[in-house]
Amino acid sequence: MNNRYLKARTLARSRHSGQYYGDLPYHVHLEAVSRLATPFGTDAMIIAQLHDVMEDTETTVDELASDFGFLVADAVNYMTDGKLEDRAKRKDMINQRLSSLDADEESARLALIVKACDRLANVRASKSSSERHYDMYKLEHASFKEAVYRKGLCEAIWWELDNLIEPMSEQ
Ligand SMILES: Nc1nc2c(ncn2[C@@H]2O[C@H](COP(=O)(O)OP(=O)(O)O)[C@@H](OP(=O)(O)OP(=O)(O)O)[C@H]2O)c(=O)[nH]1
Repeated sequence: MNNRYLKARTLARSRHSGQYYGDLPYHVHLEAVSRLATPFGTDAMIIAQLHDVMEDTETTVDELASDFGFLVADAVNYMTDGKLEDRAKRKDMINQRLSSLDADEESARLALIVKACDRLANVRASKSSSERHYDMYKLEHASFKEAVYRKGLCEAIWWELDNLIEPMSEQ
């Protein structure tokens, strides 16, 4: 495996240690996002491992820039929620930022891809084990898609996401 990727995974595991995704260690979620990001290349996988490290730990954008370069640091920064308590307000804020990103900029393109991978990992997990989260993602889907979807960026991820959120009605 690529050295930069291993370094990102090691850093993410150490910074998120003691944090949980439900009953599971947090890195289980990071691995799930990183697996979904694999077809998009090593930088996408690195960003997947680090996508919550600024939001949920003391890690700073400067530290990421010095360890992994500006491409990775900027992408993780774009994906990082603000500190607002209220989820709806927090999501409004980040959706505004994500909708303003120009996918011709490489760090923005990768942030939009990994954000979709993150949501798919969350929806997959919630569909089988957390009705509360699944209902929340269903409610958020239209605004999330409006902010994050860009034609041709990662259609297979969006195809599965749309199908999990809006299952075809029984024939
Ligand atoms: N145990 C469990 N945990 C889940 C599941 N789906 C999502 N999560 C995690 O729970 C977070 C949402 O936690 P909540 O307490 O419901 O809402 P909050 O955002 O107000 O904290 C998700 O963050 P997020 O803001 O939606 O995404 P992210 O961008 O932070 O990853 C994700 O990390 C699931 O099926 N099972």
